[in-house]
Amino acid sequence: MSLTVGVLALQGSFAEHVTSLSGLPDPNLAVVEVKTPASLAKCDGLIIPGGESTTMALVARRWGLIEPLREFAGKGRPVWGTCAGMIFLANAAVAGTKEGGQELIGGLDIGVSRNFFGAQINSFETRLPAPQSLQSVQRGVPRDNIKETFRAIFIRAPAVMHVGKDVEVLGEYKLTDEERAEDASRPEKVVVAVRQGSLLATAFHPEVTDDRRWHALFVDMVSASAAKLGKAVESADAKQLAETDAHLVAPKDVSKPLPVITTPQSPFMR
Ligand SMILES: NC(=O)CC[C@H](N)C(=O)O
Repeated sequence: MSLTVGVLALQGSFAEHVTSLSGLPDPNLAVVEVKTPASLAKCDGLIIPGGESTTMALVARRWGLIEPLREFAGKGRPVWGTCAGMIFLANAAVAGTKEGGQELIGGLDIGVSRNFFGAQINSFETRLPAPQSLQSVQRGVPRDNIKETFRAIFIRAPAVMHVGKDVEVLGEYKLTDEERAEDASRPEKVVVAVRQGSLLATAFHPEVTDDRRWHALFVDMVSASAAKLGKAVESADAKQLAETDAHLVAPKDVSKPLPVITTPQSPFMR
């Protein structure tokens, strides 16, 4: 069965996800950039990339995508949020929220601390134990030679501070003594990857590594849900519509300019 996986292409590291998905050895997978409700409706699953969650929410509101995104996830179509995408999917941002709050899609029963791991300069890389579901992923995906762990790259990353009872924890990060010494109230460990039914979220960025297992795991979730819910549309139709999307520019609304971003520039803040 052909599948269409969309990548929300409003802001952030969407191009890297498109490249990762396109690298999966699956001839029946169509990958599309999503900027409008019309092209979202053609997708069987969606990735919300990393970037800056408050900006992403503002742009999504401007494109009329907030409600369609909630409906899409609410129907049980799989959604995977990485980093800012994880924040966007959370039911609550419990720390580090913008003054006046920020709009979330919600649905995932977690509370996140938005910038738990600090600023851009505190970005880091580590290896974490691979959950069983990642180790058993098939699809002949490229990965590095260590199966039991995976490369986890944290860029201005959030952490999950609370998980609801239906949330499966897929990854945890144990804080170093040094990290804990900075602030005595810091926990020994935090959750950095979760799954709740058709929703997947990771605080790190698999799309900037060449290990494709997280993408393969997500495509497996999309495949299972399309078998249950039916396919959204023929992949060729979705691809055609998304090609139109890819060339759209954000609607102008001079009365509400986008905020100036004051955090340091990075490839994830285009
Ligand atoms: N790399 C990222 O996606 C960073 C997310 C950022 N902490 C936010 O609030 O959106």
